[in-house]
Amino acid sequence: MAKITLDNVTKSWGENLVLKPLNLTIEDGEFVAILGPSGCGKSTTLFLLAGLYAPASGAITFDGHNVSKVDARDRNVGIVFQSYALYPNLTVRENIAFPLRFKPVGKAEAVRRVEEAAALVQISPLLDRRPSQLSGGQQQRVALARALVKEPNILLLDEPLSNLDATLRISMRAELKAIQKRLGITTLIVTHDQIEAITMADRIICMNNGEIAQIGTPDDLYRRPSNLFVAGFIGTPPMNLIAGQASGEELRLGASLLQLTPPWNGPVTLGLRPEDIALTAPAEAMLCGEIVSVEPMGREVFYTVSTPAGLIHALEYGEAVRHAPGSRAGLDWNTALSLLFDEDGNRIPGLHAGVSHPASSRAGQRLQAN
Ligand SMILES: Nc1ncnc2c1ncn2[C@@H]1O[C@H](COP(=O)(O)OP(=O)(O)OP(=O)(O)O)[C@@H](O)[C@H]1O
Repeated sequence: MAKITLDNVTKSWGENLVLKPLNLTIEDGEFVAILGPSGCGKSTTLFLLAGLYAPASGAITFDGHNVSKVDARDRNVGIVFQSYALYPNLTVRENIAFPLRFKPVGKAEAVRRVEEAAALVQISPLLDRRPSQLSGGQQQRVALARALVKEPNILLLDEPLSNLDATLRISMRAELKAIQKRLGITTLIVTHDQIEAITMADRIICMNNGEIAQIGTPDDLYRRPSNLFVAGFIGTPPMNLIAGQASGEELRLGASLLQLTPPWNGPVTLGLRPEDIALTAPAEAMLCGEIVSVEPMGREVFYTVSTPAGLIHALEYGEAVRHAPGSRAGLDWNTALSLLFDEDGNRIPGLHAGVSHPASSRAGQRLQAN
């Protein structure tokens, strides 16, 4: 098992700098997801760790040893590709055993390791089949067993679940996580599926445009996004992001005023998660609007409300549709759950906006609502 560091690692294709200097540390035994939109550099980062690409500059270390120039075969890294890349003419047993050809492993030891890896991913009865005789999920397990048979220090997974159907993906998520914890192997998974990242990983590296937008626990990224990119990228349905102007203790959103604590000045963006917004009676609320769409989604109802500050989405748990399209509703939230971002898009820690009390503050006056 290994601790990984990247120290100012970059990667270019010709003139195109696709990875800006990356700095990060992954602890021994951690399960880390690299999450981000298409083309942001996730696979490139993984392939640099695997040794399939060489960095343009910077250093990659495994347990303190600089491996930047070490050949992929000598890094003791197991990798599972999105395509599985199994050899069609070899049996499952031969596919799993394949990486051992390059290792000084005796025949009896090779047999033991193949059977152990197959048992771990629950494909022991399939060892004599060929890949074409397996389902997608079974092929994925073979690819995982093949990556594990080397007893690698690091496991790299490049969108390993993306070819599976939704039900199988959910069960494989849990299984992969359990295998990772059982082996205690330092693991990186590349995914553009945030549910996958949030459910499996100890920490998430959220990338954007060749840079790290934020590294943190799933809860950090969800509740304390560092910037507008992460705030907008994490969460389905996405966070409401509403442009406003802060002036002392007041936050002006369109034609409405909210109370800001502590005071702040300048352009800001208010971030509110749809599930943190409660729909209330208009008279009691600071922000009001007209409900323009109501979408029952099974366990919750998704409302879109047209307000003076723009369209705002609210998610109410429970099956009951409590508001009709065309009706007016107030929007309320727990002030502590509101987030504010400065004009550079960075979150301002400790700054919140919410409903104030008309009796105690001028900012509490509802300027425009009904
Ligand atoms: N062989 C290559 N030659 C030139 N450019 C490349 C090459 N491989 C990747 N790139 C570019 O590097 C950038 C990062 O690509 P990368 O595959 O790492 O993105 P990604 O985040 O994994 O995307 P996806 O989710 O679509 O797989 C992209 O702009 C891509 O076009």
